[in-house]
Amino acid sequence: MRVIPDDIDWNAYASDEDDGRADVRRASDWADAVAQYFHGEDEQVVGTPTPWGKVENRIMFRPGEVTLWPGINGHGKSGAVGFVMLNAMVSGARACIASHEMAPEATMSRMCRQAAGSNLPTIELIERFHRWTDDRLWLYVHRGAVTPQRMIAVSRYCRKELGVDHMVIDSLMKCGIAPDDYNGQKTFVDGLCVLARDTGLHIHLVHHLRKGERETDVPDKFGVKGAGEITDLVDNVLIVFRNKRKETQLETEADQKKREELVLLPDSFLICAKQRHFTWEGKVSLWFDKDSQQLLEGPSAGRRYIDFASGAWKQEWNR
Ligand SMILES: Nc1ncnc2c1ncn2[C@@H]1O[C@H](COP(=O)(O)OP(=O)(O)OP(=O)(O)O)[C@@H](O)[C@H]1O
Repeated sequence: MRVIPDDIDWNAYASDEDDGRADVRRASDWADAVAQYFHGEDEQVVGTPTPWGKVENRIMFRPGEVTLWPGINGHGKSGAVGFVMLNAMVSGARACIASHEMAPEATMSRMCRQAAGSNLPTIELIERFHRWTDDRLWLYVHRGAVTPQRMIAVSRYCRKELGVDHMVIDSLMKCGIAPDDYNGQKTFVDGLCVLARDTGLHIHLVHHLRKGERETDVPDKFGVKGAGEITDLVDNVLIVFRNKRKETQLETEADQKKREELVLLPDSFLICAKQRHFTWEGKVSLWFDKDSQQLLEGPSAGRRYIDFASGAWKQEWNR
């Protein structure tokens, strides 16, 4: 893992110095892309997959897009995005995480647990994990208030200078825009979409979701806080929803048979509420493994760990 130095001349990256001439091109330049659009089914598969095989290519993190990750406080947004980033690195991508809500050591500790598949990685494993993340993962650690312009500049720098494929901004409300400044939110998200589209970077934007009347009410994209345009502008919306009803029922249920049934219910759902360039929308059921902080694709899927020698996930029982 590398930390991005904060003494870079960010003004140089705040706006694109290009005068726009390069953006005016002959319409025929798109002939190949149009042929792909009509005849190239495989083209849909482009992008980084999720960590869950059962999702197949129904959700992919395609270059040039922005994914919004809304969720109620404490529902596991940061943990889910961190796990998705680990998997992206396993798939050969580079990532940068700008977390304004968590200390860098907390971010890395959770990712280390997820990578090790255990609640207490050994010192040796911690070292190997951090070495493995070199040239794969960067953290943007900024002390004090960050501005929307700075976040755009950092994202552009990451793409241009470090070849980063996935930029995580955690979260929108920590980017120096007031909760009621809808115009500011719209301008910022629009800026992120333009940057992603122009550079091929995929931006993951973590955001908050209004709690319904009850925390157990399944949310939808209309609960996204702030400007309505945020959802309109981004390409994908993936809501992270924790099954609090299951947790409460497990706390009070004494009947052993019923408890066994309850355990089989999902702990979390990833609700795909929008995909601009792919038709699938729906709910992915996930099971939370507390020790490893991994979200698993089935109640008996078993944890995995990253084998740093091969850089691939391995199933725990092979260990
Ligand atoms: N089913 C579950 N899914 C995800 N996290 C869970 C689950 N059950 C318990 N947790 C715990 O919930 C905590 C919150 O996780 P996380 O920080 O990812 O949430 P968040 O939505 O990003 O929170 P915040 O809104 O406060 O930033 C973690 O400590 C995690 O271990």
